[in-house]
Amino acid sequence: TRSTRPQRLLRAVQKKAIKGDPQSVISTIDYFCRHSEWAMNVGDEKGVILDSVVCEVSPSTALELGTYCGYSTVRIARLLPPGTKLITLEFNPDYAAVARQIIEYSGLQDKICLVEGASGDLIPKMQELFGIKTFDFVFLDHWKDRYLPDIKLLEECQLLRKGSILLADNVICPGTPDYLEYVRNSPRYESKYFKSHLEYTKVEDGLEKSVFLG
Ligand SMILES: O=C(NC/C=C/[C@H]1O[C@@H](n2cnc(C(F)(F)F)c2)[C@H](O)[C@@H]1O)c1cc([N+](=O)[O-])cc(O)c1O
Ligand SMILES: [Mg+2]
Repeated sequence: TRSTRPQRLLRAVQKKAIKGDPQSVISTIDYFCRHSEWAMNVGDEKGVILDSVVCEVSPSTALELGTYCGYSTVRIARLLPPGTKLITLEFNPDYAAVARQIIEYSGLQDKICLVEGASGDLIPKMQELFGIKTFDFVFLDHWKDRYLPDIKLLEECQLLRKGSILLADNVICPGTPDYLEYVRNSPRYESKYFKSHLEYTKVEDGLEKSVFLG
């Protein structure tokens, strides 16, 4: 049977990227998605904004919702200080299998913990599974109708602290209207929109950065 898009993306990384070099893995995926097959990675333009927020926060604990092929996982992990871990959640086992190989190819496997399952099940287990008290940084890039329920769950599980930073992809395209309304109007968040474009296209999209105020 025909290979899947994530499998073709992995094959391009294994063929063209330099093993152990995260930047070359990132550049290879961006080239593949621009010139061969579009894929829903945060991409190079929004990726620069993601990089700047990660560097600014320099998190000790970080969570990513929505690994997919691991593109943003590698982008984030390559910037983390030594001794810090990025926990990334993925629901689809086939995507997780590809992501694990891309993460390993980049050489960043020691900074990343990929967990398979649903956010509704895994978020309440973060303390017991990883001894995490709170997250300094959360990147949301999974199903768009899960952004709002999942940050409410993070609040309920007391996994956010005063100053925790949430960064959400696709708040314009495909769009996360209920999430945006919440973080922009809740007294518990200070929110800011970073205008950009949908990965590999000229369509408007952007990232919303929200600080939890406690
Ligand atoms: O639909 C989009 N993204 C959905 C992304 C979904 C990804 O998040 C995973 N997930 C689901 N739950 C969890 C958790 F966390 F529970 F484990 C993880 C899914 O299995 C999938 O790999 C999208 C679409 C477009 N687009 O232009 O159509 C552009 C984009 O940048 C996008 O992110
Ligand atoms: Mg996205």
